[in-house]
Amino acid sequence: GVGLVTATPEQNDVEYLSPVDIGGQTLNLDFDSGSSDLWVFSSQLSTAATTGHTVYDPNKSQSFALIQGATFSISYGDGSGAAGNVGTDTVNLGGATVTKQAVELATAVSQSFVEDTNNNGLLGLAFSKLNTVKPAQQKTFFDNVMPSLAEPVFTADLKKAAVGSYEFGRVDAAKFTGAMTFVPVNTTQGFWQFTSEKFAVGTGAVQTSVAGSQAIADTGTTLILAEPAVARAYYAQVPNAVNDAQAGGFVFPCNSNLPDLMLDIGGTMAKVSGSDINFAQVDAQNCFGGMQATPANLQIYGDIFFKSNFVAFNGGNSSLGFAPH
Ligand SMILES: NCc1ccc(-c2ccco2)nc1
Repeated sequence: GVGLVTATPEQNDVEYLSPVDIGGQTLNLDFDSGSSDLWVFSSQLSTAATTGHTVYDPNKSQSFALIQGATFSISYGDGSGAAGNVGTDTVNLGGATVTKQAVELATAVSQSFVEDTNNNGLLGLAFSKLNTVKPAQQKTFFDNVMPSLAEPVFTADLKKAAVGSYEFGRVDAAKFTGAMTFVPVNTTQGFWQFTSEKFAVGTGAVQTSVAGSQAIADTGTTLILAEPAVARAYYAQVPNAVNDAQAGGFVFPCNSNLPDLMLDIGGTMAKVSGSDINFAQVDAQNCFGGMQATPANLQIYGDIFFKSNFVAFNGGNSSLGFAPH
């Protein structure tokens, strides 16, 4: 259908990359529902920064137009970031097209982006109020394309070590099982944010971590970053799990039989498969948990959550739908 693109995982499902056509040039971008800038590796970057990357060259696009004096500068929770100037061009993903989409051209990127040669930029899908372009803030691709879509939605169908998809304009019932639950989203901070205060470990009792605790649905974050109470209670049920400062969080024997994790999304429990919480090997015996404690007071439900849950982002009524897949 119109607006359907693949989402291909990198090694260890660290991030997912999707092909986007910008002024006739195709770049693989990381669709990020936790931010609101569409920025790309550009021909203005140093050779050192672009080696191994596909770059967007505005001079090779007939439909590019510079926005005089506009700049962007963004930094992410993992300490990475990018900055540069801004223009508009035709952006087409899987047939869903915006003719004058703000495209932010990096003139500087952090080392972690330089080293991630599969990643040629980010396509932000949070709310436009988080966009960093100055002096005039710009709209996200989703905000711009929404009026032309059959339904004002996009969906994320991310899989463990397999190619999934993002789709704009419809919720494909063939992509999930059972009923889809929709919950209202609090857009105040510009995220796809909802209340998530309850959890359960395996078939254990549902308990409250922190009354009123909030979470965001973030396809641009690899792991689930949950309340410390959730992480402590979960790993207490995993023999020989330890919180290892050197590894950067909870680790456990790779052959552990991990319990499922239940998290509430606006009051309805969603399941995260225990097998998805075995994220990556860190040494001969131990593996790193796909759910870790967040240092902040906002939980981040990243790709590990999406591997068990098909998610629909409804920009028409600011709601989030989720269902097992
Ligand atoms: N949560 C936004 C985000 C996404 C990707 C990245 C990243 C860093 C290096 C490669 O990718 N950083 C932050």
